[in-house]
Amino acid sequence: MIEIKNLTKSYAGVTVVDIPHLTIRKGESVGLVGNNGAGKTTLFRMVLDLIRPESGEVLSNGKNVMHDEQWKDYTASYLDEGFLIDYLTPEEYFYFIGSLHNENKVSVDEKLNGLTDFFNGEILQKGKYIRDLSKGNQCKVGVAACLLQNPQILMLDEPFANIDPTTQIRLKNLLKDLSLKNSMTTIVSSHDLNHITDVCQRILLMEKGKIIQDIQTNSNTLEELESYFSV
Ligand SMILES: Nc1ncnc2c1ncn2[C@@H]1O[C@H](COP(=O)(O)OP(=O)(O)OP(=O)(O)O)[C@@H](O)[C@H]1O
Repeated sequence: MIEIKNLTKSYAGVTVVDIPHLTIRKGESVGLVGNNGAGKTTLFRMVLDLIRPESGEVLSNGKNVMHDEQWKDYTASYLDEGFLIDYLTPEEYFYFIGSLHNENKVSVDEKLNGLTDFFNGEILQKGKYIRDLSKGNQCKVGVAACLLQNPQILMLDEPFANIDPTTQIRLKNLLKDLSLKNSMTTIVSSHDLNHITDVCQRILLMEKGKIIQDIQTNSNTLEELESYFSV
């Protein structure tokens, strides 16, 4: 579904992403782990054509994301608050996102009903603008907006970072469900090794821009990652 070939990105002469080849198949749930500055967000940004690589390409369903727009119809992502529209309320934002995907208010409301637990009573009908929500609640809005789009590919950058433990568990269950029932391809980065190994079938370990391990998650993966990061 996603294929990366000879992808490199540098800043001030320093290579921050260098991936000779990577394939992510349809329905895979992939976790991206690595210390600060490993290149996870930069990789996300190149897959989403938000920044351009020095060399190489990202193919989504065989088409280069730089030259073809089709991937935007089936890819949803939330990397940071920059993806939101600050002066809207969450409801206004959800209806706007819905309208971009030909979903009317009734259909958006139905989908939002399914996210009641995830919102934990903090998002809807609060009369607050997105800019006034806490970082964690902004993250919930961003993730929910992704889910409204019924994407085939979902990309989330550190979604567990600012949300409370209850919501972390609910998000994990949501992601597992989507991967199982909808065969959604998910790519999620996280510093939380417990969560990422719980949710993802495959873990890519990044260090200094390179994928140094590509692991099919098994009962030893958490321990292996903990031992890698504990040195
Ligand atoms: N616009 C930029 N200008 C200069 N350097 C940048 C820029 N964007 C990223 N970098 C550098 O690229 C490297 C990779 O950064 P990136 O944000 O991709 O890492 P990350 O793995 O997502 O880190 P974190 O876990 O801290 O979020 C870092 O050294 C960072 O400083």
